[in-house]
Amino acid sequence: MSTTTATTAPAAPRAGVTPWRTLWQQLMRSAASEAPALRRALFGLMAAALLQGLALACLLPLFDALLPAPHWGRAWPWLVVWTALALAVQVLRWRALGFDYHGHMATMTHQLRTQLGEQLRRMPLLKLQDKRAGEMNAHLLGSVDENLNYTVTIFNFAAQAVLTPLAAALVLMFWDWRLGLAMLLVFPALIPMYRWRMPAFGRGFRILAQANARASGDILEYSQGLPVLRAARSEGARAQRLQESFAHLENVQVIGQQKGSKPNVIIASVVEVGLLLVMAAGVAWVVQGSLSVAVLAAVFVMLTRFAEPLATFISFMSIFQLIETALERVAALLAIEPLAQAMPVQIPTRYDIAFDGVDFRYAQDASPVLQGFSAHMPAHSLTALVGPSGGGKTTVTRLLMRHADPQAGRVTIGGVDVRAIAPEVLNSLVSVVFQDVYLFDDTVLNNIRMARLEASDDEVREAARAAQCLDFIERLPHGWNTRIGEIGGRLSGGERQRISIARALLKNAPIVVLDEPTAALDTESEVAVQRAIEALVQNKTVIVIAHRLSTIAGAQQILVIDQGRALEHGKHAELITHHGRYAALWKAQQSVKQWRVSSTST
Ligand SMILES: Nc1ncnc2c1ncn2[C@@H]1O[C@H](COP(=O)(O)OP(=O)(O)OP(=O)(O)O)[C@@H](O)[C@H]1O
Repeated sequence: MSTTTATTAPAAPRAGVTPWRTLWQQLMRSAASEAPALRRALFGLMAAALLQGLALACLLPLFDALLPAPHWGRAWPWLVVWTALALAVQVLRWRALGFDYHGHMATMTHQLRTQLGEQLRRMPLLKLQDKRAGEMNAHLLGSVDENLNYTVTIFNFAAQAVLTPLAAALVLMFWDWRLGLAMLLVFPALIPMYRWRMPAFGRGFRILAQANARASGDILEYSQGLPVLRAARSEGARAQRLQESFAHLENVQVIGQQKGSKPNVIIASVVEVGLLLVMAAGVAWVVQGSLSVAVLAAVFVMLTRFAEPLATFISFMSIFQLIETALERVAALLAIEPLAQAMPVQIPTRYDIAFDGVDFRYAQDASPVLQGFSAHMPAHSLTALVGPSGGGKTTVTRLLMRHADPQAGRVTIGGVDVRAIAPEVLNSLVSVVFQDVYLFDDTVLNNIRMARLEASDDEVREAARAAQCLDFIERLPHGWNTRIGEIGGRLSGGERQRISIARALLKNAPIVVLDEPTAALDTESEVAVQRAIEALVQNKTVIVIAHRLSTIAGAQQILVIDQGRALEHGKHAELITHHGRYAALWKAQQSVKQWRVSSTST
């Protein structure tokens, strides 16, 4: 089987600016059931920021009442209004930030993780196989936990940096339109400047996110593949690749920081200079006599008060971008549609399989893998798929299991198009035994039981016995309750294979796909696995992918697949006398002495 090792090239970073509306929608979609609470929290923070601006604007009448001669009667009502507004600000902010400390954020990220996990279950397997495990991990945990968690905090900074001065400046317009207008020009200038820098920021962050995901994938692949690398004595070379991946990450970070901090300093300086100009103009107008000292003093205090949130916001602007990138990645993952369910939903009652004029290509612009492929695999019989590597054998089984849909033609089980079979029913109809067996870090018992969760212990044991697993399971330190993680790589290839067959036996699906399960085993293991397979395939519709023709010489039907077409089909003896492709393959294998004398009838 050609396992899918292709790592998709990272999507080209998008240069455009994501509109606020889209971001808001993405955020609300990510928040799912917490969306109303999040909306309330964010609106609460906006209202708090605006009220804070109004509270600061109270300084204008207050200073007016105190300067040049203090007038208590005019001052105290504004003191009261200021206090009331300040209290309202605190209440609103506490309530809004409660989104975090009341656990809504934790619920939101938990739900999002669950939703993404569910999406992994629903998305076409082919799309999932295109992503490396480490990259997926970086997407899931990185995007959700490391980035989205700070949404409310960062939003709070942003609201205080932009909305508070905006509200104060609007009030100031009534006192002195020149100063008010100048302030209105300086603070909201932050937004266009930020949006202007966004494409570069965004590019940097997307490249950084991709570099992180790539490094994450490389680390996982390196650690998991270490035994193979050591055996091939190429761990050094691979480590070199890992180093290159780290170096790339460092490079991207350095460039990102340069590209990110420089504009940050520029934006901060522009705003600071703008504020100084406002102050200078105010002083000039006071000297000229067109502005009162009281208004200027109030504006001075206000500007000083605005400076801190502004600085905080500018230094956190990059986190804002991280959140945007995370939202985009989550949205992209959630946007992958599951394969459409054809109606009406049907359940097959027979288990013969037919491929009818199937055309398939993995991507729109890729060359076709199957072209007009037609074949019939009778029920309760064994069909072997043989042919040169890359001919399309694995693809045929993938289409049967509906990892993807063909572009033309149809695949049927018992005459029912697989597109009309509900996914969980289709899963229950087909068992697969791969060459590489995946065992989970759970007990041996549970690793077998996962094929049918409701199976009793006795049923699991019976499946294990039929799959020739009893001898080695009973030798394990805690027998059936030994955790796979505990024994690490102590199970041999044949033993792992037999666990996988025990799973398939327990599942007892009417169709069994065997993808070269014995190809990598030594003769002794192969005999045991072969016996287990014999128990598994009784009365089933079986498809075997085989390279060593001697292992399938006894098949009821042999299908030769080359360049996406079924070239020949028949029994071994018929195909040999036919002197076609199969006969040539057989001869070639014999001549290089790669055949096994003891051909077993699977
Ligand atoms: N996920 C994938 N994305 C793109 N192309 C793929 C993918 N999987 C397989 N292919 C391509 O499709 C063609 C058929 O592959 P397939 O794995 O079906 O052949 P095969 O006959 O099973 O080969 P082998 O005997 O080596 O396992 C090959 O050219 C392969 O490169």
